[in-house]
Amino acid sequence: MLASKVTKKTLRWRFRTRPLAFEEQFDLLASRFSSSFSVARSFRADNTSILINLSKDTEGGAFQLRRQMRRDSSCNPLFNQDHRVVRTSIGSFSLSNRYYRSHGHLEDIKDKFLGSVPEVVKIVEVGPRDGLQNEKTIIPTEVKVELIKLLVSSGLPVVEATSFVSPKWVPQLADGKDVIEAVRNLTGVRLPVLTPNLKGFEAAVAAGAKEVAIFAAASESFSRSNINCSIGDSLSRYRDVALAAKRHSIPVRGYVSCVVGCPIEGAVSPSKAAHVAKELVDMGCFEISLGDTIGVGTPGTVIPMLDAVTQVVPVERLAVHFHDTYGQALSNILVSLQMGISIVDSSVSGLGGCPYAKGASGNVATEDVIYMLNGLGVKTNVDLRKLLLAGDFICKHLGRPSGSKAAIALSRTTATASKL
Ligand SMILES: CC(C)(COP(=O)([O-])OP(=O)([O-])OC[C@H]1O[C@@H](n2cnc3c(N)ncnc32)[C@H](O)[C@@H]1OP(=O)([O-])[O-])[C@@H](O)C(=O)NCCC(=O)NCCSC(=O)C[C@@](C)(O)CC(=O)[O-]
Repeated sequence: MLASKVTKKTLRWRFRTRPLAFEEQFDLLASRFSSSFSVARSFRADNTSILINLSKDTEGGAFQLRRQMRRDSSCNPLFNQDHRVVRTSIGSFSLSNRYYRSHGHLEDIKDKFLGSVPEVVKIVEVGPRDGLQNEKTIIPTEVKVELIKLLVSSGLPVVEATSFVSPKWVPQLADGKDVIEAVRNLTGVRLPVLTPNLKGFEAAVAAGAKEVAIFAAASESFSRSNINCSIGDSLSRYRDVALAAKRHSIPVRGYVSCVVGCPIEGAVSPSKAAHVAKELVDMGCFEISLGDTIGVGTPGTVIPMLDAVTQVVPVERLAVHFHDTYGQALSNILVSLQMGISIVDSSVSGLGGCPYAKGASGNVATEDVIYMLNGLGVKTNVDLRKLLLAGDFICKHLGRPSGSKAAIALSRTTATASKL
């Protein structure tokens, strides 16, 4: 016979429907469980869930308690029972995309408060390139390849795979050829690579790249420190790349770095960003990504910059690329969406930083962007659960915690969920 002991559990209930008042919710839960457990305490977790502490004099320990809880929960239609547990090295967590979708209520008032936020946003994942390029320790090619495969399997439509730049300048991505050869046959995804000149373009095409990206800057000083030439010279180099790409029917994406601020020059005027963006479009880039390379932008500087750029480049061809140095990236993304942008660059686990922009932190974390977009009811086709696995994989390899707040929070939820 098993010895009697008191088992305590914390249970997180997520509401299936719009939340009831906290007191009503607590009363409902207390009545639901009172026949089997003593309800020790409960408290509000957020406006979609409630935490409830239960204790029970058990003979079978936690397992029996868990089964009892599941039985009790299964007959309550108020709560979301679509409970999936994902186990990773940073813990396990339970989530369903359903939890993060907006309720009909938001749909009704979205236009009024959010302006023209698009229904669908394309995420351009830059983790394997922008995210890893700054890592000091060389990451094995097979780890990069596995990361790309995990990202692709999460449903991301574009994963920037690597660069064909000088290995003296960016040693971490010296294996670009091997990476592309290993992933070039992946289907259902575009895998652009960075090419700074014709040499890089030719090497990329020879390795099997089917899309390239060229990268100019809105700041002279940054252009010189990043690619060792003036903005004007870089644009004429890129014209050669764009012409060669046209001959090979290879789409070219264009970046403009330092669209609001430069690590050397400080503030950058919107007209400079607009000028370079227009040059890149005129030479044939199908899409222009506007980079706040050092993450200094706020909605106060991003709005005028976008206003200037959208006057010369159609908004549907613009992407935003925010680093999160000052924690402004999500706000900047939200205002960009409100201004009609529907393409967002981000990096799994917030990896990254430009080796030629000292002090800049990583890109906005893809998990955080997806979490926000799910909350807004904006479609991305990205499965957050699978994305978390990709983030977990690379963080484990790098031996440090995720830079994504959503990923960390979801792994903590796990700590609670795993007690169930
Ligand atoms: C542009 C260069 C090459 C000029 O570098 P350079 O030294 O002026 O070029 P060079 O033509 O004198 O060549 C020097 C050496 O590099 C070689 N080389 C030349 N080109 C290539 C190539 N494509 N692939 C491989 N090797 C190359 C070339 O063959 C030569 O080799 P050596 O004769 O000394 O043995 C160099 O400055 C460079 O590679 N810069 C890349 C810097 C970089 O990748 N920065 C990070 C990406 S940008 C970024 O992160 C911002 C972004 C896009 O994310 C958006 C944002 O956040 O704002």
